[in-house]
Amino acid sequence: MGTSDVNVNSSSSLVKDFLHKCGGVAVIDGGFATELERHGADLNDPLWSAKCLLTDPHLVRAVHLDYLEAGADIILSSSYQATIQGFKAKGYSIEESESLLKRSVEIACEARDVYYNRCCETSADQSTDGKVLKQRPILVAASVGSYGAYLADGSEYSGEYGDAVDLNFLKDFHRRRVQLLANSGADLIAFETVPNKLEAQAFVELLKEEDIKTPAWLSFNSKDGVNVVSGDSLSECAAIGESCEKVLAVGINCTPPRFILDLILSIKQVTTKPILIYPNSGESYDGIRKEWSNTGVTDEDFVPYVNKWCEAGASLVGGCCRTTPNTIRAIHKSLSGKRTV
Ligand code: MET
Ligand SMILES: [Zn+2]
Repeated sequence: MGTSDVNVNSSSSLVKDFLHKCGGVAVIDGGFATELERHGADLNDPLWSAKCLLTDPHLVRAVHLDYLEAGADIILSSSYQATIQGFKAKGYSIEESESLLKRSVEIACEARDVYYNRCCETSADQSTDGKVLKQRPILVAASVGSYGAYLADGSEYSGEYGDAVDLNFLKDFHRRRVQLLANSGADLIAFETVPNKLEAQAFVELLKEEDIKTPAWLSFNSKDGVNVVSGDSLSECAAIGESCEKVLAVGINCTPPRFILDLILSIKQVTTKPILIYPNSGESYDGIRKEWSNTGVTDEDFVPYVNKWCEAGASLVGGCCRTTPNTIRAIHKSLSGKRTV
């Protein structure tokens, strides 16, 4: 063990310890960008949710707070599609871009502070309008979306980046952002909607190369319930997470609920780390038209399956695009009997 491993070891049990304090299962927040949109934000922009960092940081904080009050134990920052390259394309300087990235985590931390104050101000016998106002451990995760998310052309749902994009390209693309977010005050880094094996490899190599002290999770998306969206093997992708001591949990997000059970069973074959799942509502996203089709069958009401997913091995559960604080409230409620605290 080198000296650089000391801090990692002290944070290597962060998620397991947290789960223990949460009574075995933790609730992740729900769709963030789509919730901003439900509040009227226009995110038809290459920056998507990160546009709100510029135009409406109060709404960003309010949505975080809504998720905490709905019972989320982990909230993800608004940095999913925030990149230095993306801000630069809008005319922001490197310094401005870097401070916007950090700001996304600060806003999430501010929401947590406001939440804790509200918990203190509310006595047990006060009516809380169905809000969960309970002093409890809460983690802030810095969201890192894929290169495809930055491209804003829907390729985070195909994982097809073309031959010119290799491992070094992806590492260099993400390097500075990951360094910054790791030092932003976040408790962990959430690599999410990872569409292929190459990018998973890039993330774990970056964690090592840059000696990142903040632990991470690695979350893939699937559109067939078998492989990740690029067609790469989910087992191989999850095994990449398993091989890295800085990755504390592995799982699936932004994937239709009907695929989740099989995906959990497949991940379980290759990891002993906690498994996280936060499905979308089951609607499909048209990356070119930049809209969700709410036609056809949706799985919006997936909450009844949450306990089954936990029985199958998931221990961190939430929602992704088009799920709302109501979804998270229902997940919180359905898990309350299951938790041991
Ligand atoms: C396309 S998946 C988006 C994930 C991000 N955490 C969000 O909810 O906005
Ligand atoms: Zn999503």
